[in-house]
Amino acid sequence: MGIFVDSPHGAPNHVLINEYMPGQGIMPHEDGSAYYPLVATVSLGAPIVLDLYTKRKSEGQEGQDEDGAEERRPQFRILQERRSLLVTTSGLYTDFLHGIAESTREKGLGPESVCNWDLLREKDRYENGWFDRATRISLTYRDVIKVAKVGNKFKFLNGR
Ligand SMILES: O=C(O)CCC(=O)C(=O)O
Ligand SMILES: [Fe+2]
Repeated sequence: MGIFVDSPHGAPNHVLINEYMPGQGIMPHEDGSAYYPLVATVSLGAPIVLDLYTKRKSEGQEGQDEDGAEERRPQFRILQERRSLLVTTSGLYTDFLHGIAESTREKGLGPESVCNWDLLREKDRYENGWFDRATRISLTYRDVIKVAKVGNKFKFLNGR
């Protein structure tokens, strides 16, 4: 697809595999400056909703939120279907936090609340406004900007 052509290595050099059982999620966070600001996420197995929150002024580089970002209402909700690809870049990467709620059921789904509603392939599965979570696996492809040289790694190991 060539989406990484402008990234430092011209391709992803890192893939993270996460598994979410029903009830599991990930706290709102940002992925930070160690990566080129482009993430390609493949979802497998089951759909899940990704919540996007605007960053507060108090939220620094780390994206840690002392007063509980998970309590806030998300600015955008993206329904990630199984076998879908989500590309996150630019302002959405740098100015928003993303997270997945620790719930067993996704609720309140519809064209008003889900920003990619018109792009869904299995819309009939969500038309009633909810679905129960099932095990979902995600593959997140990124370009790590600074990759340690092997020589430096050996130096570090010898120094211990
Ligand atoms: O599984 C996902 O879709 C998101 C994972 C994530 O945000 C991360 O690993 O930084
Ligand atoms: Fe993330």
